[in-house]
Amino acid sequence: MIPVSEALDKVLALVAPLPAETVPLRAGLGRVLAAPVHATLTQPPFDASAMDGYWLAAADHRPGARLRVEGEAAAGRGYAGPLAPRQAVRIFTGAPCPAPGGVVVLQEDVTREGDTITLPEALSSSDNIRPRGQDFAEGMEYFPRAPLTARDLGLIAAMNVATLSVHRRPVVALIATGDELVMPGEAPGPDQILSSNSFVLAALAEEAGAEVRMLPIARDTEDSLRFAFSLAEGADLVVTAGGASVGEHDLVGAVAAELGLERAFWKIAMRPGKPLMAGRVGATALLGLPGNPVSATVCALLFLRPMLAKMQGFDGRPVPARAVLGADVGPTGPRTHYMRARLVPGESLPQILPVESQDSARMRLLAEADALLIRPLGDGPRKAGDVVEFLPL
Ligand SMILES: Nc1nc2c(c(=O)[nH]1)N[C@H]1C(S)=C(S)[C@@H](COP(=O)(O)OP(=O)(O)OC[C@H]3O[C@@H](n4cnc5c(N)ncnc54)[C@H](O)[C@@H]3O)O[C@H]1N2
Ligand code: MOO
Repeated sequence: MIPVSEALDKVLALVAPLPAETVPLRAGLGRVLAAPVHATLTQPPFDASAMDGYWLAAADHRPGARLRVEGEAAAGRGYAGPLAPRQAVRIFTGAPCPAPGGVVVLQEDVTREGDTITLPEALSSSDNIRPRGQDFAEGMEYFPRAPLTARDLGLIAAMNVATLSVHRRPVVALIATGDELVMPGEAPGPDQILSSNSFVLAALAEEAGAEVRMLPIARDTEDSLRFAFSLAEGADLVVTAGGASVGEHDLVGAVAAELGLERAFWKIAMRPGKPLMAGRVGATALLGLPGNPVSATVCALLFLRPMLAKMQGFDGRPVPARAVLGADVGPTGPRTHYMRARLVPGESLPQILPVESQDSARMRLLAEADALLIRPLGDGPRKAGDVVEFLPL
């Protein structure tokens, strides 16, 4: 059994960032840039009014001044006519200012009679103008090392960049194994259960940017597993679930070995998830998850997600947060224990409470949890009030 941190280093060493492809901006959500984008214009491209009102030269900005309204500047249609002293321009939010060195006075602060406006006695100190280049200048580089968010896409659009160079999505072939498994919607026999792993793992991988090939359930025979592996051909990463342990029906390791598996490790000092296996078959990485649904899910969060992140060019290693224990907990054994837990708001840190049972088959408790409380291996008992680390779910 190797420690979790060493296992993480080893699974990350099995994968590398995937090559770049070009996608339209509209397809960029959640993708990861493979190269920086550069602004092709300055934003705003001109001094722009930030308010609806009247533009006037700074020299005319005097309490009670009376000015003649000479023309109009709207967003998308500036005022290009001549301007003399004591002349103002009706201006709207987003419109280019008619000349440098002016001020915009809010329409609600002036009195207008015909084409004449009178400024208030108390003038605002703000010029209500967004200067050219206030947000960014032409050539500005932007290169977030994380999946693009809606806000990123808004900024990149404002930079007038219409296509993106992003890392190709990892293709994940997902193989659930077990004679006992049927798919949701089928009628399970008396000895059968549903393949929940297929769904939680596919969803987790897709959330993390992968394209998932959900392969047919492999039965507990070498032939069935060989067939499933043959369907995984061409994937960047094969993820199996189940059949990883030591029973006679746990065949994943044997069949993968026959296909040329270079094993990086098997079994880690982690609870749940002890029988995790990882390696490489040719150019394809293999992650062999335990069958217990909670174990498979926790291993996917801790190992599959960071692997998919690295394949897309960013660091997705889980970052623990801190909380205060809401109840006493006992000592841990020889494995780091990721306890399903609930968070409740606390004073400075949230309070964390392990759920009633840590059985690795109880999906309901995992679904209802909102954190994994990290109990380091060999840790002694802890008291309510101790500060501990957790991974948010
Ligand atoms: N003698 C030992 N027995 C076990 C050990 C051990 O060290 N010595 N380890 C235990 C631990 S810890 C785990 S975790 C499990 C892992 O077993 P496998 O990876 O071989 O998984 P299976 O035996 O195939 O299944 C375990 C459990 O999970 C259910 N399962 C499997 N696949 C799915 C799926 N797709 N969806 C929902 N549920 C699934 C399966 O029916 C079993 O109940 O081994 C322990 N045993
Ligand atoms: O490691 Mo198993 O995952 O304890 O149930």
